Amino acid sequence: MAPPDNDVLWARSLRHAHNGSPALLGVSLGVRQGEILAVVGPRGAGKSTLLRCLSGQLVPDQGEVWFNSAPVHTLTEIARDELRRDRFGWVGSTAQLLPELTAWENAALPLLLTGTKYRAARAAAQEWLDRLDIGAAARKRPAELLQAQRQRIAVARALVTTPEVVFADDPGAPLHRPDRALVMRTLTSAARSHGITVVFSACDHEIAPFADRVIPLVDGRINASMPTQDRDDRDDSTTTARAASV
Ligand SMILES: Nc1ncnc2c1ncn2[C@@H]1O[C@H](COP(=O)(O)OP(=O)(O)OP(=O)(O)O)[C@@H](O)[C@H]1O
Repeated sequence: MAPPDNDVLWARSLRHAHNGSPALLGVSLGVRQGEILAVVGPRGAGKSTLLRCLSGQLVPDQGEVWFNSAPVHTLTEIARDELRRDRFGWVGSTAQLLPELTAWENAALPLLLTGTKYRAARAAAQEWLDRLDIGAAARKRPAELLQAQRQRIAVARALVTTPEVVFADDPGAPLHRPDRALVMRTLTSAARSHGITVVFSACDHEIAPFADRVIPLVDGRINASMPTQDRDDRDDSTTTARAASV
């Protein structure tokens, strides 16, 4: 079955277990072009597994993942690697920067690795670092930076190719509350201004204001007792029908 035309990303009945331990128990969802979607749930709810399935890092045991008209779940490993390299960006819960490189070199890495000329890669990285208010740190190495600064460099690295979708797996997890808000604000506003779709996960609902829609995930299922919320109807808690556990 092909995905609906207006969804850039679409998943149906995803099931996955790690070494026999179930992590996803039938998750279906759609993500619209340019939407910022939050998947929120407690530790172990299956958020990372879901984002890894959606981004093609992991092939689900059952179910389908579509990116536009591409059936991600049936692509070869090489095709999935290309998809992730060329069309997606990824931010993890830790920055995972290369310690020997400067901030701008880390941010430029996806461009440098795919043959962009040094000067152009440097200019693009500096632009994103500036947009994320971290431009002044461009020549510093990770060890000289605070954790929240390092995480914003990881965000710049995810955005530097201007991907179609950025996946951010609990990007504020190791940070204090104000830094978490700063990272989320810079990520979502930069993505919004460039029409980049974002799917991010988090453990707490405090991040809801940064998302257009919030999907609650518990024990590998979308929690039907907690309505998914659209930004427009969050005040009256109207349930949307765009996500369901099946
Ligand atoms: N590589 C793995 N090997 C074995 N079990 C795993 C693996 N990855 C995840 N799990 C298990 O699968 C379940 C879902 O994990 P997952 O990391 O997807 O949840 P999560 O909501 O992202 O949790 P957290 O917020 O702690 O990262 C958990 O029970 C977890 O222990």
